[in-house]
Amino acid sequence: MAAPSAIPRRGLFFGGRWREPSLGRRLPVVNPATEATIGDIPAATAEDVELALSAARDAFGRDGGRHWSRAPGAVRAKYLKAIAAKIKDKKSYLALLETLDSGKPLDEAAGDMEDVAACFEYYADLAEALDGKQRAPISLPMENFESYVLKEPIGVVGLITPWNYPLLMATWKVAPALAAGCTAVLKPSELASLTCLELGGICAEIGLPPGVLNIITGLGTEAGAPLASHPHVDKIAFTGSTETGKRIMITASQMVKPVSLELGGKSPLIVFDDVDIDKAVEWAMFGCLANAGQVCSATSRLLLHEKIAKRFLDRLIAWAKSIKISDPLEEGCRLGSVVSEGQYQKIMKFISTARCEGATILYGGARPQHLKRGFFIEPTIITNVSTSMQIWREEVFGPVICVKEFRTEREAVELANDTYYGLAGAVISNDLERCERISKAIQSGIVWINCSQPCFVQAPWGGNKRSGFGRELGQWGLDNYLSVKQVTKYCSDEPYGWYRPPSKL
Ligand SMILES: NC(=O)c1ccc[n+]([C@@H]2O[C@H](COP(=O)([O-])OP(=O)(O)OC[C@H]3O[C@@H](n4cnc5c(N)ncnc54)[C@H](O)[C@@H]3O)[C@@H](O)[C@H]2O)c1
Ligand SMILES: C[N+](C)(C)CC=O
Repeated sequence: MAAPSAIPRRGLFFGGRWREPSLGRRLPVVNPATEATIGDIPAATAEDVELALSAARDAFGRDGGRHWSRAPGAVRAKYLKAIAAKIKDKKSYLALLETLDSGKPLDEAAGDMEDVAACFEYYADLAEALDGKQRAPISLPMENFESYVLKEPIGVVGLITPWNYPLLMATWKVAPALAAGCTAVLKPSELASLTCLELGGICAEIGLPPGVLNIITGLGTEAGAPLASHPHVDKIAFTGSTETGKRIMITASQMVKPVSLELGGKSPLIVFDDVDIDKAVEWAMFGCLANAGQVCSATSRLLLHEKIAKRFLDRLIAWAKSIKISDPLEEGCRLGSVVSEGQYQKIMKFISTARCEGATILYGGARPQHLKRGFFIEPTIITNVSTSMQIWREEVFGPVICVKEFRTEREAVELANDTYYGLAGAVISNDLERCERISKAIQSGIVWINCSQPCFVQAPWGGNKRSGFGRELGQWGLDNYLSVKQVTKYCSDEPYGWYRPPSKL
């Protein structure tokens, strides 16, 4: 599909319609691979948040909730399936927009759109299954009482999402929230909102009841903050940086509002000396170069057994040299641009600080010479790293791998856990018992054995430590948006008998 000369001009989406932002302001959309401005998106402010939330509240309670929040899960499932079908129909177009907006290779964007459709389908099934799980009986030790559990939608939810997988990260929240019967206001990242706005168009096309999903684009401080602090939001689900996550948690605590936080990471990949080196190198590359390393779970700390370190790094460089770095729309591109000039500068600063602190830039570290425009960065491999260096401690969110060697399994685990983050970790070894031991020892929410990064909608996703808390995907993702209510009934004909009845005289 050829790139469109201009992207669609969209408004904010709430109450089932497109609306101009209250202050009439818009933000430019820059294609990071060409640096050209290709359009703009609306910049919502507190006034728009108010209107979007009011639409969401109306939709939640409309007709006593009969059309959405209290409708059978099977009704909501029909809408989710219809959204999935539209995403599939529009897959090529949506992938193209995602690439123009974010700089990710078109093949990756197409894969993301497949995952988006699969996620809506998956939660459609869970919405249907929810009906059968209502009124689950609780076994009690007293026979004159009966108890059961209702699972009810939490209410109106605020969903705030990042730019690295724009539509996919939004879907991980929108699909389960709607499946549960919540209504939602989605605030995608100002750096990549195009496909999320298209989701608004899809909701209108399939006839989703107005106000069930509302989408406001704009800056974090102007649109995200008023959403997070609004008393009419019953829960905030946030994916983004640890710094913003902390702010959201502080705001939410003022109203004892539940939050789930999917934050940053600095994940380790441990490679032992018993492996097929080329196979392991490919996982190391995928682990930190897919999406130009702008992946929360990127295995950006590579721990190599000393016996294979030299051979491994030689092969890693050979593989890195062979990656096609190009305009992300070109066929076969495997490394596109990073998302913005700001992100480009930030990554370059990490690399120069690593150099100043005494690390060695073994490979890469600069703009690829054949690309004069666009925010492209070579795959970068950094060695001679100490555990006090910034490059070891902080999330870079770019195509930058830092490497350390280890001698023993114990040392590998200590290095792996030497981080405030706890999102993911990976181990590659032919000794599966060792892999199992290491899976238990790594302090993170996700561990990969003999691979890095595969992600399935059926399996829980989320971190520990400063990578956040709560789990998305699978049944856990649905539970994020359900409130559990106990209903207990006294079912004896006899009086309870705790107090002595007063005299009837
Ligand atoms: N754990 C995960 O599953 C996961 C997945 C993807 C990305 N991430 C993390 O996301 C980060 C990159 O994304 P980013 O740069 O968009 O993060 P970010 O924190 O800058 O922004 C995330 C979202 O929060 C909004 N925001 C910013 N300030 C806000 C405020 N004060 N109040 C409310 N909302 C505000 C932004 O507009 C955006 O929509 C990385 O740290 C990455 O690891 C985590
Ligand atoms: C969850 N994942 C890996 C798709 C994107 C994280 O940034």
